[in-house]
Amino acid sequence: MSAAPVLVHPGRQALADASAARLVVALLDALAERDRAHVSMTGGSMGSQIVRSLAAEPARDAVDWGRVHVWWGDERYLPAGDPDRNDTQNDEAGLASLGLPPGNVHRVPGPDLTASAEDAAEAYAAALEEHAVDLFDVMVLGVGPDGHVASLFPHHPAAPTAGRPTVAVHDSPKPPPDRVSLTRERLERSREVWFLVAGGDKADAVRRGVQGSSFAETPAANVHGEQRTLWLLDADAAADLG
Ligand SMILES: O=C(O)[C@H](O)[C@@H](O)[C@H](O)[C@H](O)COP(=O)(O)O
Repeated sequence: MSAAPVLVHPGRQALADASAARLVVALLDALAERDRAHVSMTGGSMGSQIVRSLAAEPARDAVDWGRVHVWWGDERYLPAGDPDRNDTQNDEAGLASLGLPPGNVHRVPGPDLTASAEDAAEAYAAALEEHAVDLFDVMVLGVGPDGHVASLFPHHPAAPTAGRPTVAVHDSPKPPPDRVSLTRERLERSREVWFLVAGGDKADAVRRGVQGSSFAETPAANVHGEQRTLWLLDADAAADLG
């Protein structure tokens, strides 16, 4: 597999704005070929930053949002509307302003709707099945300073889970402790994987991700799109790439 392209942007805002514009074009291209497009969003600071930029992107109105389905690569196992949920943070960043039909926004159920994170993982897997999501068109992922993506953390017992699309994660090193994540194989069932990374605290994880590292050590180094994988960075996150 050829090395993933690395695109460095001058700063966090430029990264978010350019990535939002890139996402608009990716969705337009997907909808030109298929009746629906599926995008998986992420939590964390960049996950909300790209949504803010998307909401402000003039070209967003060219997208038929009624044919776009939004998912998340992971979710914190918290009640609907909890401020620490990824979908809540994305909502507050402007997701609701895009005009997505509520039925196109696929939220991982929390403890208010399920008995356990395991049940929530099963429900999310069932939703993927019900909507016949073979490939995500774009899988947007943040990367942690330790090299985690979604809620797949280095050396965590849940990270290598295989043979299923979702997994419950407990004792997460990044709070909150209980989460639901797409598994590595489900993350890779994507035409394109985009790593959206800003900040010098990520520079070492980005170096390992781009230059290679074991999955156990650096999950981000081992998640690839079927057609393309992009590292979308600000200058600080790219600082260790030489
Ligand atoms: O639930 C989460 O915490 C996120 O999905 C997580 O995978 C996030 O994307 C990374 O930790 C990067 O987060 P930052 O961009 O805030 O560093």
